[in-house]
Amino acid sequence: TLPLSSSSVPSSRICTRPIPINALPKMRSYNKSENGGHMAKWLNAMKAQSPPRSHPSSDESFDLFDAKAAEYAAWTENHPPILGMFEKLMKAAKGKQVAVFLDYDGTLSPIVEDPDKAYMAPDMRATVHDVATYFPTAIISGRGRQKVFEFVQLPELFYAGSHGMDIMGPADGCNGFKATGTRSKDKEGNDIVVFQPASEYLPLINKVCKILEENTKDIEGAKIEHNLFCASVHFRRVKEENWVQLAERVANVMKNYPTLSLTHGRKVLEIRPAIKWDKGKAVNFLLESLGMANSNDVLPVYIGDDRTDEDAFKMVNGMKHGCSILVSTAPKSTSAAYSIRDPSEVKQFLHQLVHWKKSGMNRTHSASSRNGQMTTPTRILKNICSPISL
Ligand SMILES: O=P(O)(O)OC[C@H]1O[C@H](O[C@H]2O[C@H](CO)[C@@H](O)[C@H](O)[C@H]2O)[C@H](O)[C@@H](O)[C@@H]1O
Repeated sequence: TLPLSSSSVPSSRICTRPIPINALPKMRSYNKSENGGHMAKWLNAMKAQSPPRSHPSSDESFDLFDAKAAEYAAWTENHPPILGMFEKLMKAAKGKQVAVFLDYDGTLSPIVEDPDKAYMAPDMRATVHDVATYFPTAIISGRGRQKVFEFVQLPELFYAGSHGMDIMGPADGCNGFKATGTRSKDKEGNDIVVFQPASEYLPLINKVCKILEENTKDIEGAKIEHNLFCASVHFRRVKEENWVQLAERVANVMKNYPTLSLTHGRKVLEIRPAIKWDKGKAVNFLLESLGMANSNDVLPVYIGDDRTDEDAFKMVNGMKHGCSILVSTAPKSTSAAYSIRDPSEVKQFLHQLVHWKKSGMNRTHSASSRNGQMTTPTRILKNICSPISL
């Protein structure tokens, strides 16, 4: 990771008032006896991933607010806010090719109740478009790739849907990095290349989605989302008293499918092929495909908010230069080196990145650039599996 220190935590974020012990956030904790070891672990972890927002309206809740702020400030000692460290980051990035990897939900769009309505704001879209004008840029999401594309609507990006199991790049490249290989066409008729390491799992995921829908249809608020090579079971709109019931139904189905595995995210259980492939591997694959994996002159930036982003944080941390950033307003256990609070701060960070590149401050004598954009040889995005139709 970058040689950055944590000395620049903004003092405005540091709370000095004492914390009343009983003001610390309380969340219902599920225990082993009520629902078995695994399930208790999932449910507690899902809750911790998406803690309730605080709305201070009385003295007590102001204390709670302060307690949370203090906890957060202490946490940022180990995961400094990247916005306060931008200059140091840019110093480290000078003369290097920055590649930008972005998660979607909770990073580029705020978390909302209905997953089908997690729209991207137009100004965020414009910002990501600017980023892709200056840096190779990819969106890495747990969602189906086509769904993410419908939200983002920027054909110039690389997309990795289904937790990285469905990678797509524009055939004519992104920011001078050309992606060639076996081609396909997206719904708009654009030429693309696709890499799908879990394509053989599609019939199984189709089947499991149908069974889950059938088995959970009586649980109010439960939603099964088909994410092509993965599936999500949403808990967000299910009453908490029904969480155990929903988790049990999922566990009952899953025990018949040992080739699938289960992970948890923000009020969601995610079902995916039990193969050694994750968002970290997808980032590595993209960097390799673009000829950027082993270079000392590459600096990947990865921003994400969820458990599945941890694999990508680790991957980026393992590179010579790398910048892993967790989006969170609450302290979380993470491998990310840095923190950022929410999508609006993500937008601010991306703006700063674009401004830095546009202003030419990134240049060293050896970096070749034309109109602020790196000129690079054509790179090859290897295509191993045959694409399925989009
Ligand atoms: O990798 P990501 O792009 O972060 O995808 C992870 C999951 O994101 C979506 O669910 C989350 O966002 C929803 C909309 O804000 C929210 O309602 C839900 O509670 C969150 O878990 C997506 O719907 C899932 O399929 C993804 O697995």
